[in-house]
Amino acid sequence: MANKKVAVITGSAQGIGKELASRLASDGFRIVLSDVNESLLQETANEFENKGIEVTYFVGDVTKPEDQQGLVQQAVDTFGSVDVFINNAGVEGQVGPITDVDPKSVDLVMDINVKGVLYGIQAAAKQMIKQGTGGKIINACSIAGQEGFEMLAPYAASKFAVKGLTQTAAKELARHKINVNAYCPGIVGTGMWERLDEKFREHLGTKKGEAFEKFSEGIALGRSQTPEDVANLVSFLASEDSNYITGQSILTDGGMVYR
Ligand SMILES: NC(=O)C1=CN([C@@H]2O[C@H](COP(=O)(O)OP(=O)(O)OC[C@H]3O[C@@H](n4cnc5c(N)ncnc54)[C@H](O)[C@@H]3O)[C@@H](O)[C@H]2O)C=CC1
Ligand SMILES: CC(=O)C(C)=O
Repeated sequence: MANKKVAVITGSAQGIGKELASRLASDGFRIVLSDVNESLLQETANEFENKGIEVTYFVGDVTKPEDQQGLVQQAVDTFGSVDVFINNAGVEGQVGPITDVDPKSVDLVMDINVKGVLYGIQAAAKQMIKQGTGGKIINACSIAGQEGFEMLAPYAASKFAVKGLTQTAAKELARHKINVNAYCPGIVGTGMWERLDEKFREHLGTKKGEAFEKFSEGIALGRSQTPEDVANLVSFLASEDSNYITGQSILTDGGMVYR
């Protein structure tokens, strides 16, 4: 029987990343979890182990190229390969008018959401090229990477950059049979939206949960998104069924942004 494939997921201690890891484990992958939040990462890894999932974890910061290389090395040392690498880690940064954007917040968002994805692509691609068996690199984009959203200037800029990186990497890596795609979720009720809701409150004077509800009202299918909805797309992008798709940033938002 062929060896089980190995999937690496950054920012997977919680939220969408954790659900992607769980879904890919059900799909038959060995799982490498990674996050900068060490205690939560350990908790998630224990939870996976208790469910009988073949898992290892690596504490790492996606903004550091050496951590991304360390993450890949951990996957290879533990399970022998990297077949799928998901650049999921991301932050929302500052919420506020473009005239008030603070340079420190721009740096933070660009470091994590853009440089983090770039260094992840580099580390994964080098290993996949060495293996010579192709692979899938999958990046976290957003509806905000397809359309600018008010009060989210640095975040939207960072996600548009992810779209650019996805296209560039797809063109460069296609000859190595490495597919590079991105998922663009809509309004997903994770820790990120808890923080966004709070930050919108400060600016708009909304009540707790109101900003999240207001954004969700614009969804044609009539409900906010779950991490499982995102995992349905990512599972496909990680599978052989998507072998003829590359360079795409695919919306999964219940009908909010139309491209
Ligand atoms: N929640 C939403 O509505 C949407 C989320 N997304 C994107 O999906 C991805 C995951 O988002 P959520 O799960 O909602 O966020 P989250 O905040 O719930 O989880 C993100 C995880 O990334 C980790 N992380 C943050 N900075 C890191 C760093 N420098 N190095 C390593 N790990 C780091 C955090 O510790 C956390 O565990 C992000 O890229 C986000 O921009 C896209 C569209 C919508
Ligand atoms: C969190 C996010 O990606 C939004 C608001 O589009």
